[in-house]
Amino acid sequence: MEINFPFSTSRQNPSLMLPTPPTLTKMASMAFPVVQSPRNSTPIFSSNKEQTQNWNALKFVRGKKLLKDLSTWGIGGPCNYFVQVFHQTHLLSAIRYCREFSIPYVVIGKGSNCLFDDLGFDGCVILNQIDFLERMEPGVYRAGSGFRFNHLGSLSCNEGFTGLEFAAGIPGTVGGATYMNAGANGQETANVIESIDIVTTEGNFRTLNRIDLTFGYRSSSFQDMDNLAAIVAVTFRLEHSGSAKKRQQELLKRRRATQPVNERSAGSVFRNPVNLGVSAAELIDKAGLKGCSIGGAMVSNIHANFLVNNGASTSQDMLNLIALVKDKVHSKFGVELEEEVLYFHPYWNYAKWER
Ligand SMILES: NC(=O)C1=CN([C@@H]2O[C@H](COP(=O)(O)OP(=O)(O)OC[C@H]3O[C@@H](n4cnc5c(N)ncnc54)[C@H](OP(=O)(O)O)[C@@H]3O)[C@@H](O)[C@H]2O)C=CC1
Ligand SMILES: C=C(O[C@H]1[C@H](O)[C@@H](CO)O[C@H](OP(=O)(O)OP(=O)(O)OC[C@H]2O[C@@H](n3ccc(=O)[nH]c3=O)[C@H](O)[C@@H]2O)[C@@H]1NC(C)=O)C(=O)O
Repeated sequence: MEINFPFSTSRQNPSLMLPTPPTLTKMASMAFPVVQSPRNSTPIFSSNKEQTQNWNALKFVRGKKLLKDLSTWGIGGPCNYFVQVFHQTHLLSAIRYCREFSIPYVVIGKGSNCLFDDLGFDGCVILNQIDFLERMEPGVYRAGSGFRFNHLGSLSCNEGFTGLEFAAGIPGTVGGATYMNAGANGQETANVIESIDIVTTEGNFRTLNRIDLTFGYRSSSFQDMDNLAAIVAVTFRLEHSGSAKKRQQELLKRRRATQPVNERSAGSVFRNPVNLGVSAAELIDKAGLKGCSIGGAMVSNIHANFLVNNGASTSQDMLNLIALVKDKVHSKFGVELEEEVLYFHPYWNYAKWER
């Protein structure tokens, strides 16, 4: 299939665009690329041999960890630095290390909303494994941001509390779900949050009350917070309910029937258009794009807003398919779809991308 790129291709040779020494250390993911990642390029970092650097009880793996193993899409080359954190003090140390050595970094959970590039990532990927759970009082849970959101949803329903039924089947972490304000079936993460503990880029811990934060459809104050390093824990307050478990099982059944849960995806790729009364999936479906593929990337036959990796998709295949879907939907319906997933450019070190 011949594809026309709607975006410029100025960054053809990655070796010419290694970053200037970074001045900022928090690497923001971008809403979507205006560049094409170079074709047929080899990854930035050799992954032939493992090198590690130890720092304050943390082990940084150099050039070895493949991002495809850290994302549900299963796409992405090696990252320059990789470190796992199991406690908030580890997270703080990892951030201090990155700041000390001017290394751009990102904090990720289950990588269920991320598109990484085959070229890799010229920075540090901090994998959040802070997965404690505290029961503060009946129905009040304080979860580490690396705790599985799915698991929190099912255990709270099993214990007779309502509010997180929708979380069953969502493959992210508590931190990712809070940052994105994950939602489904009329429920949203923000509705049941009481407070959130964060660490700032200056290295301070802070507790923020829900009332002081703004959440919207797939958006949160955190997406615009300049000094957010990471969310470390979230406290949820849920109500008693005798029917939460039953409701959750129904939702899970519906999800399994309507979404390609056994394929490699990043959930919905596009946000639903606001105030149009039509979903992104419906537009893509009506544009006749189900089953349309580029390389190893395909529009799911089960749910049109899921673009699946058949096992051989490159990041460029996926970027091309995203561009194609946007283009076709725009020419047929005049609607500009907006990506929900986040793309990580291998080299860019910038503050914020306009969403
Ligand atoms: N409704 C559904 O069926 C589905 C929903 N999803 C959504 O995607 C979310 C992604 O979760 P997850 O896989 O864990 O996240 P990811 O690992 O995909 O990370 C996505 C982004 O979230 C931000 N983030 C993640 N963890 C933290 C944290 N502890 N503190 C601050 N920012 C954080 C980061 O932004 P930055 O780059 O700025 O650091 C990161 O780039 C899900 O919880 C859900 O909202 C995904 C699939 C299906
Ligand atoms: C998967 C995600 O979240 C999902 C969440 O799981 C589901 C369930 O509530 O509701 C949203 O999907 P959605 O808006 O596509 O909901 P669905 O109920 O599946 O479909 C909406 C409408 O589109 C139609 N539809 C759906 C799929 C399809 O291939 N074709 C089609 O026409 C359906 O018939 C329905 O009338 C969330 N997506 C967004 C972008 O808001 C995610 O965020 O990653």
